[in-house]
Amino acid sequence: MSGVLLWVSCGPKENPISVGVAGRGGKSQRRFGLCNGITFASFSPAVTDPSRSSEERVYEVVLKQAALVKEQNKGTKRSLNLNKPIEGDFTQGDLLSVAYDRCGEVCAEYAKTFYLEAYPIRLVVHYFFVEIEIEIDYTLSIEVWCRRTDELVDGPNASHITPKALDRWEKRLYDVFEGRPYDMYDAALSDTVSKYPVDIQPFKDMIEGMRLDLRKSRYNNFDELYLYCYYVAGTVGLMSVPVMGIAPASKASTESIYNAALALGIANQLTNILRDVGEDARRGRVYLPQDELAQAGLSDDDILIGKVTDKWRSFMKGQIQRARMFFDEAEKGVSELSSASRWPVWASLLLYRQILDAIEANDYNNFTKRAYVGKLKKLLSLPAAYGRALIGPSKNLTKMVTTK
Ligand SMILES: CC(C)=CCC/C(C)=C/CC/C(C)=C/CC/C(C)=C/COP(=O)(O)OP(=O)(O)O
Repeated sequence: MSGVLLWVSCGPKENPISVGVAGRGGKSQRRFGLCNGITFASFSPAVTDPSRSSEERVYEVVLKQAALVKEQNKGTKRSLNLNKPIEGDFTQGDLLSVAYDRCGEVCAEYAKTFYLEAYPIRLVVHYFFVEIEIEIDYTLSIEVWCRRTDELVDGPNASHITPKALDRWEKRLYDVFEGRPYDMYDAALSDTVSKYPVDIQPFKDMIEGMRLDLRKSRYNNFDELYLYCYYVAGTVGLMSVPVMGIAPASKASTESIYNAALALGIANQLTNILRDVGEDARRGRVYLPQDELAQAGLSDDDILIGKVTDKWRSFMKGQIQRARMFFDEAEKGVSELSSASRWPVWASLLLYRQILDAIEANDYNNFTKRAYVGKLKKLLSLPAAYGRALIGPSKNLTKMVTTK
């Protein structure tokens, strides 16, 4: 066996849910055993297995990104060559500083859960705890690219978006990675990806998620849903960590930290899905695993009717438990991040996780009630997040399953 598995799979005893996996060693076979209602999986290498699960396929991206980070740590750096001029009268230094400022403005425009809490905290951290001068926040260029990508299928022009437009967006992405930005925001991203060991794959995969959203409105099982969640949110975790950085004192393997980042993206997206069930159904979309709905005696019609029944409550309990397991997995990696990144990440994790509590507090009515975390709770989470952020990398490696 090449690696004990990370975690995975859960569900209330009466409605166990197989969540899936992430293991080491790429092609692998899974063995499941049930223990107290929680399924644990372990891996063993397989010769060739064409029908690999989504988790196994996604884990290959994790390994690829981790390998790139290790390579860059050895000193192989890319350099930015803005070989296509951008409109305006700027030197390259000015241009980048203006570009990052604009990225900050765009993120402020979108400001909801993540920006609102994370960005001011980052500023506070920079001002009072790390440095007096505000550093450029390089993750902003990534966030803006993700927002723009999402806007293609979710924004005001979404009805005109075709797979061809996404192909053009992908071509542009290659240009950005090769130092040929089309505009300011691209220039900031070109700069970021030239400075940090960010792999293009998660970006391509996010575009793939948008393609999927155009053609698919139902998910047969959790394996399909997991892949979607990776595409649209897990990718963000993989894009961010190379920029946020890992604490120099961390003894955890790079792979395990990227895995935790992936888990946070998945947890956030699952939470989003559970919060927006009614809203999505009214747009003709059901992002819940159809086989699990059927097992619970539920169908799309029940969701459209939108009546909270005991069947629905029990089904939702299982879904919430699974999302929490992904948050648990993510938590193991936060302390391994660089000190300046830990607070915002803890803050967003604790805040987003509370949306699950809010769904419970709404008696699982996610058809007509939007679960949200009130301002006071949000405020109280900040010192809690700060307290956790003070704890740096664990000396005890048993907490992280994989080792360097
Ligand atoms: C845990 C470790 C090691 C690192 C952290 C790595 C990161 C930053 C992971 C987070 C990934 C992330 C932010 C994914 C996006 C998920 C998501 C569902 C975003 C939805 O954003 P909005 O649409 O603005 O949400 P609201 O509608 O709730 O405001």
